[in-house]
Amino acid sequence: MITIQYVLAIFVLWVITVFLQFIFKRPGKKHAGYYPPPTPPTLPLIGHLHLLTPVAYKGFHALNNKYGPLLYLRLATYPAVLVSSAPLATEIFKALDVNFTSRIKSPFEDSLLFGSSTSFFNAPYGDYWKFMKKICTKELLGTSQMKKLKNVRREEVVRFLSKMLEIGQKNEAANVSAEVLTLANNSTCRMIMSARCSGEDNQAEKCRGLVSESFDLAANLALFNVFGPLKRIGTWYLRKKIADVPKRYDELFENVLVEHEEKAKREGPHMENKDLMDILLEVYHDKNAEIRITRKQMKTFFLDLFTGGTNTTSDAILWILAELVNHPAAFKKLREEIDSAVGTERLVDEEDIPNLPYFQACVKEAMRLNPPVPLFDRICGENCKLGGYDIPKGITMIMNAYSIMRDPNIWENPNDFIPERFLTEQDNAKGQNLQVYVPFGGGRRMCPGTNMTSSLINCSVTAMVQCFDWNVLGGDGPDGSKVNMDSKSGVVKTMAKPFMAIPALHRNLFSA
Ligand code: HEM
Repeated sequence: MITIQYVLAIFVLWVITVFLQFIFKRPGKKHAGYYPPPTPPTLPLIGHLHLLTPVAYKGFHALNNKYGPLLYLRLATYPAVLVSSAPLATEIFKALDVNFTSRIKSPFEDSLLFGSSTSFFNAPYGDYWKFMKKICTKELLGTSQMKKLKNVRREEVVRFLSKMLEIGQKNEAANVSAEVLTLANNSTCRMIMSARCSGEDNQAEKCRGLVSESFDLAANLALFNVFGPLKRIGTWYLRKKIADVPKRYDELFENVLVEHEEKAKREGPHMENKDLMDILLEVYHDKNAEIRITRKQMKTFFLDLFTGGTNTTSDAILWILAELVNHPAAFKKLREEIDSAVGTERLVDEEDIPNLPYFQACVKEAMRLNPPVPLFDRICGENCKLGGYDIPKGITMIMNAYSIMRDPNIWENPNDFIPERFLTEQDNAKGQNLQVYVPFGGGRRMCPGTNMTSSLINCSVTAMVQCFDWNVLGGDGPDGSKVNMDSKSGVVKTMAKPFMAIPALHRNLFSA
């Protein structure tokens, strides 16, 4: 008993000491004429934490509306710069990109599977990142590889449509959110490693569960990180998960890698229907590769692809469909465009997309209003000036894509769904040569998954519009027929409530 009290007393003393050190720490000397960005009023210890809201990007958006587009914030012990306007985003992605090429360090220690030395997402700007980015854009996620995987996507979309038909015929409500997530998960798993949520082993479902656990673990560790000294307590508190999740992930992926290696041996160098894992394994075994990647790096890279690609794509599809359902005139116009360009006998093919400008405009507009990743981060690599203010080396920069794409100086009626704005050439931003459309980020660290996402969005959303009317249940509006557009709390833009609807068959273009 005495020992416990003693340990507790030592612990409390330690916490107090660290906080006192923090309060009385003198800020580093800045040179004369140092001109930092404006900052909202702070509170002792917590800094600006009290200004954050559960839906993080909305809280930041409100701060920017009140105090300006470039702000210095202190989130407890964590200093950051918040960027929220299109001209500032343009300055960063064009003139200053070289200064903002790395992200914040992974909250996982290097010794863990997801540590910052093995992750591609968090990799510092250097040889490994450059090598993998080249492989991503040229081979793994490039247009030609995505074209080869077209049938995989089509099969998964048809599976989704058939399920909707079955539910609709019973006049039951489909949980569209859950079904779209399964569609995105199955398609991603099949494209990456030829696995789907079926069969005895159900690797895709295991993978989805592990990815989501890893994501939660990373988010919890990141939260403890903000409180500086509390990071160690967080690591201790989460120690079981920290040991367990990476181990299970490692085992699952080792099995899948071994299966792929055995298949490569059996089928030889002319193997057909390669998935992304087959391609990366060739790089891994290539003795002459520019960089020899490790097995650990390869596994973490797949985790990056799953975390980066599954929920984001399913959120994007859901927000696009929701905007269309909530704007029946746009839905009707889109269906008419498809009928006239493609006919009424077959599903839209991915090759038809260039002939569907209104569809492309609807997708862009829905993603502008509902970016699935509204916030992303970079680290400032060198002291520099942004918007005329001094930005110190090492500070975290948070970009709010949600605010940037609702900048009222760029977009007329920024909060309204108006796909037509993307059909006109009088886009004021184009005249100013501004980078204003950033759902996938920008500059060197821009998302490499745009081809993969767009190809699934294209074949799924067009099919949903061609084949069904979506009768929303329990939604907003006097008769509950509008999809509720609220977002869950957190840092990503996910629907707060599941999108429930009875799918009423309009035209069956998918079953014989
Ligand atoms: C709607 C779908 C998606 C959205 C909205 C999205 C959004 C983003 C954003 C905002 C970033 C940060 C960019 C920056 O810092 O400038 C990012 C990075 C990344 N995304 Fe995506 N993404 C999507 C789909 C995907 C897919 C399908 C994959 C791969 C399968 C993927 C893999 C990645 C990776 C690996 C990075 C890190 C890139 C780097 O640091 O160089 N994403 N994504």
